[in-house]
Amino acid sequence: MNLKLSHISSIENKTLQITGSKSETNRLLILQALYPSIKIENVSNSDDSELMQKALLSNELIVDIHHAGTAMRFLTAYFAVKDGRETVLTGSKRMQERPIKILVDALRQLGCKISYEKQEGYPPIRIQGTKPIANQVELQANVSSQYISALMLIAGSLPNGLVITLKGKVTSVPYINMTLSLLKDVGVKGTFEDNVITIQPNNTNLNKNVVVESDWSSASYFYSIIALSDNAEVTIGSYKQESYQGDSSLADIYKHLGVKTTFGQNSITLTKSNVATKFPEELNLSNSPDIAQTIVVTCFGLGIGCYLTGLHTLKIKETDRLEALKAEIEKLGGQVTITQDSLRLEPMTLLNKDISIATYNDHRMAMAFAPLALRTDLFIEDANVVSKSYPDFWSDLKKLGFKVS
Ligand SMILES: O=C(O)C1=C[C@@H](OP(=O)(O)O)[C@@H](O)[C@H](O)C1
Ligand SMILES: C=C(OP(=O)(O)O)C(=O)O
Repeated sequence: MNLKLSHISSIENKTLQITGSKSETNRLLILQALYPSIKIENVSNSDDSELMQKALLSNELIVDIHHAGTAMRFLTAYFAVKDGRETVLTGSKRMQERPIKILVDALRQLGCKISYEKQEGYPPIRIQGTKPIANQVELQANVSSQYISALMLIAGSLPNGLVITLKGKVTSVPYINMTLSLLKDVGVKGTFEDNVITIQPNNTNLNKNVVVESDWSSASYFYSIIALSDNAEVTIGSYKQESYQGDSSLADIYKHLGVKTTFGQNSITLTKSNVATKFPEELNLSNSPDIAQTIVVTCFGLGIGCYLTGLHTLKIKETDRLEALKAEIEKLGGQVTITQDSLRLEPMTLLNKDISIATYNDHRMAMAFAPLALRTDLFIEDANVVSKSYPDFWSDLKKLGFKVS
């Protein structure tokens, strides 16, 4: 489905409800499978969370998690310790290019039995569920935090818990802290100090009710819309100031792009403010990689330059997001330079009209470019990709007065 996008009316006093965080949901679904009395509210309606639920209920040999990175990584650890179950875990063509060796090697250190079906180091993998024999593991922490969260999530259910030693510079740290916080919320104790994570065993039936906060990465597109509007206000639920999600740094980052965030009881109100302060000369996003695309496109729409660093994980996400950003912004008339872990956007005020944005099977390419419709009419190719994290995205844009056809 290709969409034509334009904007027709002003955005004043609008309200939206965004679905639960897919990161929090996918962690809690694993924990609920291990401790069945856990109850979850405000579950994400993303494809990635639906695929996770389906996979956890499946008795089939082959489990296909399509594009869902967290499902791939978390289920690898989950099935590896499910004694007696054999699983072939696979995913989309792109998932088969996203590395999993660091996690497989770590699980092998614990005595887990995993082999590769096609290419060494990549899905699909064949897992013979077993009882792990060790309770200590070491792994490289600079490629994806999801490998670490995967180990943490199963750790409490192991007879002796788990000590995880992280090597190298740790990336996407807030996601590790999110896992630790959710473990604590359901009753599994743990610490993360000096690159060592210790998770205590807990084999009692944990009976907790956890409410998922709405998804901050999804909220990023509304930050961009407000920044690119002349005068606008939108209230979005359900959010809190003390978030587990690193992407809540949006509230600070977008102050520099003219967006004021007001925290309500259970919501955020985003208002256009005309007191934008100077955008930082360098912004390191290694703690919140998923909002990089949104920020680059907002800066481009505002005609300001930016230099984003800490982007090394973007190359192994749904697509190579650095190459994809460069290609699409250059079609619109911008100028972008990328390295392995950074992106520089030159300031530029003119936007080419009626450009068709390719989305590369990446939900965030579609959603990050959509706000530019406030500046110029544009087309979004394969617009259904948004369902990976935010199936209601296009209907929510319509509520804000966008014309989506
Ligand atoms: O643990 C998680 O829920 C996630 C961790 C991040 O991945 P990396 O740790 O691979 O950067 C993030 O990009 C992804 O969307 C979700
Ligand atoms: C990178 C993402 O997801 P995952 O790694 O879970 O596929 C994302 O949602 O931006």
